[in-house]
Amino acid sequence: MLWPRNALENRCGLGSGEDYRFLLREKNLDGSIHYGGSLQMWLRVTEERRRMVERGFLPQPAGGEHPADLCALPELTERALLESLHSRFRQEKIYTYVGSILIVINPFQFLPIYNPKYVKMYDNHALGDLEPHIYAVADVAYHAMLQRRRNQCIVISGESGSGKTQSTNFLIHHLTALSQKGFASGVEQIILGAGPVLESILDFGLVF
Ligand SMILES: Nc1ncnc2c1ncn2[C@@H]1O[C@H](COP(=O)(O)OP(=O)(O)OP(=O)(O)O)[C@@H](O)[C@H]1O
Repeated sequence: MLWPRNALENRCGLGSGEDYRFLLREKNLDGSIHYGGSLQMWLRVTEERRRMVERGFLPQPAGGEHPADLCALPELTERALLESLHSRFRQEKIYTYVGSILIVINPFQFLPIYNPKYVKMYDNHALGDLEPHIYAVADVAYHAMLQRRRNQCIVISGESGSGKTQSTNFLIHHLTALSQKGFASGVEQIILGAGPVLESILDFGLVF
């Protein structure tokens, strides 16, 4: 049995999850086709998934693209999640949503995505309208606070060196930019200045 030439040539261009398969079929006397047990199951699942995508219950799998929200992955396995995060990271997309949760992968390098253009771009948009960004999270919290007149809380968690302090600074930067709308009042510097003091108090508290 040989792979068709064009299948071999196009193979490396395929996205993750896509591949060519051989289907071994057996024709019954009445002309119907018989598939083997596990193959039959695979075909049923594939067909079911295709119908779900057609009806809009499952997202359209984009060829080789990794969704901005991991909930949109057609297959939720650890491997698929990590592959998605890895591919996005390779495209310098350090932010990815899982619903309303934002995953950040520390790039350990400067990325030009925190300038005033981005502050303006993320102003007053629902989460998921634009590429995932820490500004989007700050923006949603800020507008929810204004609309619902309730305090909002953003939890930042990660291991040491993962970028919690940096993310907090970006959040504060966006929140102060939104609240001042261009009027520099020094509030951002005051809050940022309090950060190291709060962190050392926390460290002190943890030691004792
Ligand atoms: N979004 C980012 N862009 C570029 N560099 C980043 C980003 N986030 C973190 N870094 C880099 O990673 C370093 C460590 O990040 P940070 O100090 O925020 O980690 P941390 O989680 O607060 O660590 P710790 O818990 O030990 O205080 C930063 O000094 C910075 O160089």
